[in-house]
Order: sequence, then structure tokens, then C-alpha cells
Amino acid sequence: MAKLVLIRHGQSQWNLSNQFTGWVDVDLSEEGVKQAQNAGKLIKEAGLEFDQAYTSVLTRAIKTLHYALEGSDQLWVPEMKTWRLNERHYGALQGQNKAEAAEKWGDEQVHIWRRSYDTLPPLLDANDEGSAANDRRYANLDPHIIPGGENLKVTLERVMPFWEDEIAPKLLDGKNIIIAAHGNSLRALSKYIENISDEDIINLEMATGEPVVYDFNDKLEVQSKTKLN
Ligand SMILES: O=C(O)[C@H](O)COP(=O)(O)O
Repeated sequence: MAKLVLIRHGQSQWNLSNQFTGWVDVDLSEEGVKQAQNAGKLIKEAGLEFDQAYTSVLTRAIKTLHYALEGSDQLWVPEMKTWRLNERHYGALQGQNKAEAAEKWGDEQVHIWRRSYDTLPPLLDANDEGSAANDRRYANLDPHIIPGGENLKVTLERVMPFWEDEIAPKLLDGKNIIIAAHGNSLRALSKYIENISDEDIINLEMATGEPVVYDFNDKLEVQSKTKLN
């Protein structure tokens, strides 16, 4: 039956400098480009062929998708971009260095902000100049939907309509899909796909640029999960 490949973007410039990123549109680092190109090679070696590609509206994920498709000779595959696959919004933490934040608020608090399922980060005000409300790419969204900060639970709630309306029907139709997105939007999706508990999702990490392949049966139950590396 259908296959789904999830790929977290390659290392970004702010992964490298250890800054909270969220919806800030930073580019891939040199290493991130190499990781994405290597993902394309691994996809080709595995013989994976896609019918449809999805990504977020953030450069690091879009470029990762393109490198992965180019490396597997599938740059022609139809693609759709949606804010629903964006990284979780990291609120007022965006731009801050993660190690400095841990010194300021303590390791435990920062770990809770980063990994707890339902604790929100400090929120970013809609009037803040860094608010996504000032960004043209979200101009068609109801301003009430634009987050000032998200936890994994809220992220899952905004990823799910896209899964239900767009991705699941295609998989049920036997189409092979690739999704290039972000550490936390993909953790949210994996939580749903694999039925991982609120407690256990804390331990799931996504490596940058590493394709994860799911095989589904015709009831959309996971038959296997393989990491390509
Ligand atoms: O948005 C970010 O800072 C990262 O992409 C994911 O960060 P995390 O691993 O701290 O959640």
C-alpha cells in the first residue's frame, strides 16, 4: 500500500547557532544543504517514488524538499505549501539562544517549554514587530488563527485538518507522499500516526535531514517505519 516519507529540514542557520526558531524564516546552513542533498540520494537508493509532495511556508523546509526531490530525480512531483506544516510557533522565545535561556530560567523550565505536550511558551504579542500577523505570507489567514506561541498539542490541532482533508485521502487512494517540514510539526504528526501517548512523545526526536518511511495498509495502519541513513 501507500508510503509516506517524513523529512525534517536539514540543519538551519539557527539550529547551528542554537536559537529558538519557530516561525522565523531562517535558511539552511551549508551542512543543512548537504543533509538535504544526501536525503535525496538515500530516497533514490531506496527506490521511493512520490505522487505528491507537501511542505510548510518556511524556506528551510521548502529548500529541503527541493533538494530531496532533485536528488531523487523527482523535482517534477506536484507540491503544496501550507502554514499548517510550519514549525510550532515558539512565541517570545523565538530568536533567543537555547543555552542562554537555560541559564536564565533553568534547564528544567526550558526543557518543559521545549518538550512538554501542553505547556505554552511565553507568548508573542500580536503587536510585536516579529509577529506573523505582519508577514505577507499569512495575509489570507484569519488573524485569530495566527498564533502568538504554540505547544505540541496546539500544533497537532492545526496539523490534523490538513492530514484529514488532504494527506490521508491520498494515502488511502494508494498515493505515495513526501512531507518536508519541521521537528515539532513532524513530532505532532508522528504522535498521531503512531498513536504515541502524551507522556511518551517527549522522547521522540527527529534528526535533521533524515527521511523516515512509513508503510501503511489499506486501513491506514502503520505496517513498518524505517529511517534512511
Ligand atoms: O524551532 C526550533 O527552534 C527548532 O526547529 C526545534 O526546536 P526544539 O528542538 O527546541 O523544539
